[in-house]
Amino acid sequence: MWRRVASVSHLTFAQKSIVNKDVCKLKFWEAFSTGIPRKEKGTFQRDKTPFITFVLGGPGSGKGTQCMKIVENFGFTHLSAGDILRREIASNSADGTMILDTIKEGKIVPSELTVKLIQKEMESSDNYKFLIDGFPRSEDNRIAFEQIIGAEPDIVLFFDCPEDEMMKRVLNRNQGRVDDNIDTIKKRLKVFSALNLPVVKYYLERGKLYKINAVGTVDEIYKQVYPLFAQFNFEQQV
Ligand SMILES: Nc1ncnc2c1ncn2[C@@H]1O[C@H](COP(=O)(O)OP(=O)(O)OP(=O)(O)O)[C@@H](O)[C@H]1O
Ligand SMILES: Nc1ccn([C@@H]2O[C@H](COP(=O)(O)O)[C@@H](O)[C@H]2O)c(=O)n1
Ligand SMILES: [Mg+2]
Repeated sequence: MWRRVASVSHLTFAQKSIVNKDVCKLKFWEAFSTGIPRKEKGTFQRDKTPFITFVLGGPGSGKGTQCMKIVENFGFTHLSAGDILRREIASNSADGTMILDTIKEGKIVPSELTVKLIQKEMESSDNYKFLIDGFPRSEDNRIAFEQIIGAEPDIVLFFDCPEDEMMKRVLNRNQGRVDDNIDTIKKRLKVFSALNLPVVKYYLERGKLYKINAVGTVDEIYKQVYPLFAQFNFEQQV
């Protein structure tokens, strides 16, 4: 049965104090660059500090589905760590086989690899608003992101969903994923409980976490999500 980590059970909305977060106008990549080659001016207007949202939740909790709606309304770039890793497998890269075997086992790919793939996507984007979906999956992921990219998330969403509902959704997903089978889902749920929940607790304690009840229709769930982004007055998408 999916276990709620005790300190997670009373998860509450993050302090309103982050609502008026002053996003400093630092040239983000200059401030945090680890010698990453900067794109020439004009190919990407990095005059805005990236706004980073981590999207957490178990397998089938609805992260990707909700991210698509946030993209529609607020113009974020959706970076699904799982999709990025699946693209790496499809590219027949040197790491592809290892990644495939790891995903089949429901385990976590070495953090440095995942973070560098995410970094490449961020670097090649002309956006400053990022939804990083299914990341961080572990403390190791979180630390690697901070060390390699030198940034922390502005807000963290946590889609809280009971195990039986997640199981049902994943088994009905029919996207041909190698990890959408009963054996792998059980392993992924164990990994979620053991490794992902400590990350949820970490951001809760730092007042960055928004817990969303992920049971109900897609729209009912999105009704909880929309105001979390509307509060920042991002330019609304027409
Ligand atoms: N509120 C909902 N009610 C019922 N089904 C849903 C809901 N939200 C998403 N689904 C469906 O559940 C499945 C899993 O959703 P989604 O892929 O968004 O989850 P996820 O958290 O990204 O999962 P994973 O971590 O495995 O990628 C999809 O088939 C999706 O259409
Ligand atoms: N940070 C991450 C994210 C994902 N993985 C691996 O990919 C699988 C699928 O992820 P989804 O978010 O698409 O469900 C996941 O079960 C992991 O095996 C990872 O290693 N690190
Ligand atoms: Mg997903």
